[in-house]
Amino acid sequence: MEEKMNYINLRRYGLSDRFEQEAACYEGMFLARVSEQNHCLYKVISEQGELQASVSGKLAYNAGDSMSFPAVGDWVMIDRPDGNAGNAIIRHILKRKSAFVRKAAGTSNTTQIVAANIDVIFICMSLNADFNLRRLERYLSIAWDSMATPVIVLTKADLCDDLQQRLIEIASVSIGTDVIVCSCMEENGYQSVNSYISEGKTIAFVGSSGVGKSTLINRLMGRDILVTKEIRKDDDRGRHATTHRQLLILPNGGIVIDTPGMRELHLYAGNLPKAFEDIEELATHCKYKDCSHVAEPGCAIKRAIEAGELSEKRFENYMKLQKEIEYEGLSSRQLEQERIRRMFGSKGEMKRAIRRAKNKNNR
Ligand SMILES: Nc1nc2c(ncn2[C@@H]2O[C@H](COP(=O)(O)OP(=O)(O)OP(=O)(O)O)[C@@H](O)[C@H]2O)c(=O)[nH]1
Ligand SMILES: [Zn+2]
Repeated sequence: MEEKMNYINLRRYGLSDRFEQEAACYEGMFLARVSEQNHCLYKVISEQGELQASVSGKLAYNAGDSMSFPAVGDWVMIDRPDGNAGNAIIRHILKRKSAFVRKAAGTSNTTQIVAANIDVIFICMSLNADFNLRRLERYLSIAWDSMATPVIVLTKADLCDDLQQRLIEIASVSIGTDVIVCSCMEENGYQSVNSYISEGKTIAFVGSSGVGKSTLINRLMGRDILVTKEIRKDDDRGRHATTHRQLLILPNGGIVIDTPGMRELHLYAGNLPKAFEDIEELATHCKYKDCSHVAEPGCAIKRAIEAGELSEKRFENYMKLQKEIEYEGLSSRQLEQERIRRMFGSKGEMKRAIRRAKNKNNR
């Protein structure tokens, strides 16, 4: 069979100067982006097209934990298979600019990367049944921890008759995050989402089941590529037999990562200081540095709650999430340092980041 060379421009898959420069350090290897993962079998997109791939023995051997394995969205250095036989071999993972982490299945306290190098994360919440500020706080803390930029997407606007009230409620928990409203019932109901997506930007959607993520992605794609709820109900399997792609290119040039792991994203190591900036700020005004905000005199948080400036529910959720994170051991120093190690290129940057974290802990 004649070999067809379809040269793929990796910029379309989100390649930026930063990754290209890092890739140049690995002579003789090829750059590729992970587009699919099924246990230890991967698919990667290289300039030569999509290839099956597996990790090298050395990478697996040196991997201290599952964070050291590639995930969908990762940029990796590969050796290509000889001729048409065999898999490509993934030898290195390039430094991630963002990563979603979760506790691995089972009882062990290990973590795993769900997806990497996402620029914008759309946190989807419906304006009817799914509306829940505490859940939104949870997702925001995960998003801030990942280093991707969160945008709140309120879906099913057509089913809400008190949008203004909802927006006021959202504003109280979404400091520093844009909020957009959409509906699949309107012709241009997703225009607002599109304006956050541009060529080469990698995006993902998280949110509870049924809030309309698939509907949204189908609209952005301009065709029904994902199976939505009512189609599933019909059990019309034949029509949608194609397997679900974990990495999609949108007509406007954006790249969607939609892995099972992202769909199941709940609570991993969240970034509470960022998601609850207002509370952390208040706490600096407590009389005692180690105030537990329970019964101490001069507690600025208690004062704010009494004055109606801070919602008691929000504060309770903050305390609850903090406990969960401590309990799961996910915000342990070990994980934090691992995260820093992966996120920051140079040693100097890493040292500065660790110093900042230390100062914060000693405050
Ligand atoms: N009224 C209304 N219904 C919507 C809207 N968007 C989605 N739906 C409906 O909500 C249901 C669930 O939508 P999906 O897109 O399958 O939800 P999902 O978030 O992808 O769900 P999972 O695949 O389980 O994660 C479907 O019946 C959609 O038709 C909307 O803007 N308005
Ligand atoms: Zn206090």
